[in-house]
Amino acid sequence: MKSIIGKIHQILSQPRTSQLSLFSTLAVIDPRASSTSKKKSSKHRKQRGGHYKFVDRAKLRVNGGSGGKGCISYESKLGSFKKRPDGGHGGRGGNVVLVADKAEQSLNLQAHHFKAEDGQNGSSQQMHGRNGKDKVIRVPCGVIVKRVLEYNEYWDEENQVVGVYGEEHDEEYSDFDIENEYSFENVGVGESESIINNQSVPKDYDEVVNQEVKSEEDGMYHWESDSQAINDFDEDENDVLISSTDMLQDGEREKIVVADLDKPGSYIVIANGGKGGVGNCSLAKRQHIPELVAKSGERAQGKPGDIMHLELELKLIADIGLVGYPNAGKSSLLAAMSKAQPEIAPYPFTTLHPLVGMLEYRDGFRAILADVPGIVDGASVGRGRGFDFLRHLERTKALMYIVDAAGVDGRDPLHDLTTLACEIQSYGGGDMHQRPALVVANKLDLIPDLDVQDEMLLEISKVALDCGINFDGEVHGISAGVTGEGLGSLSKSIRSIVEAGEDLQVSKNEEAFYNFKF
Ligand SMILES: Nc1nc2c(ncn2[C@@H]2O[C@H](COP(=O)(O)OP(=O)(O)OP(=O)(O)O)[C@@H](O)[C@H]2O)c(=O)[nH]1
Ligand SMILES: [Mg+2]
Repeated sequence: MKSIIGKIHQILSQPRTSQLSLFSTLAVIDPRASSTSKKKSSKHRKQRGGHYKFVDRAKLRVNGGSGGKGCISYESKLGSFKKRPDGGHGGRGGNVVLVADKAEQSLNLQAHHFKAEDGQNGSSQQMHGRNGKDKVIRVPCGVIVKRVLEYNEYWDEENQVVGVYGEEHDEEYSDFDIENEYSFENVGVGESESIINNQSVPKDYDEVVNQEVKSEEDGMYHWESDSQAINDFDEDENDVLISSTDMLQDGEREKIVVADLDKPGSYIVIANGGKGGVGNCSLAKRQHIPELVAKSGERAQGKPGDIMHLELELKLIADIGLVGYPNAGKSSLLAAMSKAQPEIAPYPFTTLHPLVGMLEYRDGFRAILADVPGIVDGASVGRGRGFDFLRHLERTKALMYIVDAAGVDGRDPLHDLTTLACEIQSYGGGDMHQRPALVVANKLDLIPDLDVQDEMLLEISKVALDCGINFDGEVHGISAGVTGEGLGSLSKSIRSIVEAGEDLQVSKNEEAFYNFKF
């Protein structure tokens, strides 16, 4: 497990963050949230009813299943002078697996403790116990998985492994040759390598990848925030393996990013099941070696599965993130271009939770827009819940800066654009300010004079270039909420920018694939 964690860490470029102290919630409107399976459709029937709980962070504890006991037994053939050992091995405990499922939209998981099935005990006549079933936890795409280290654990930066203070890694079973066909190959580095690399997906999880996603009737769902959805750890009294002193207190423990489940079907075996105990049938030809016979009782014990605390953080994945001051018309634009129906009102901060809407083109091409609540001065240092909102722009391929060109309520579009660009630049979410962008001037219907309109667009373009916004120099003048002017040309630009982003992504992935080696 240690080496697995290390290798996962090596290939993930996500920065380590420790800003997960509060649980925030958000709402999403996402027409992708449908599935054809019977199981899902009943869930979605309920969702059509309206408001749904949506959570973008969760804490959980995962526990791999324990290995079954190996059996110590001897043949009882009548007349046999020397009884041969025939105890079967215990089955391996199931693993806990996190899978990104595009039909899932929220992190309000059903539980906060997940345990895989234990392996069955071995029995006489060389009957090996059955392996425990894996526990599969389905999460939305875009979930970052962080492991919260226990007090006695540390992150070994050099070797990229999680170590335990005062504990040497002992080579279990190394002095114990297991005969027969039994092996522990289901647990270990081999399988996890393929998981980390996302190059091969076991059959069990294929259904997630192949799930067909169709647009729902009205093209959207709406969840409501739910602060109750997060519970503390260790509420389950049966969990004896974690003592109360192990209760997680935010900010006190180190967290390491172990996976970024950003694509449908990507998964990680987060907690391995314990190895099954060794039955004494493995001594069949070696029962004359007293040390091995003496050890067989000890070896027959199944090993406990991995236990760990995790924090999951969902970051929206959209093609284009809308960046604008409150009241600029972001939600009006989303409503005009997609089937989403966000709230629109003439007061600031109408939108308090990020929303996602899909633009569908005639040939089936789709682009996903994320309407993030209004950004204000100081958002990049957390003002006005700035971190919460900006975080959802991190995963977008491109940004769309949108300003109120008419300056309703005394706003100045040039000042607004400058501030927005500065906030995006100052935010520590990677290369956001270098991302391809579109610049949009809304509410042109309030500027009847065409010359004044042109002049304003020119000014905005100059300011945008001065601010280092990565766009082609063209400012899209639109009227999202009234006449719909300019939306046709804007949708074409959205498509080209998304397509260009996809090409870039493909070439990056290929590069990563070829460079990747363990
Ligand atoms: N005249 C005119 N008004 C518009 C236009 N677009 C939006 N509005 C109005 O501007 C106000 C704010 O629109 P919203 O779409 O709610 O703005 P927002 O950027 O989502 O605002 P927040 O959610 O508060 O961040 C509403 O009263 C809209 O009707 C437009 O093209 N022309
Ligand atoms: Mg809004």
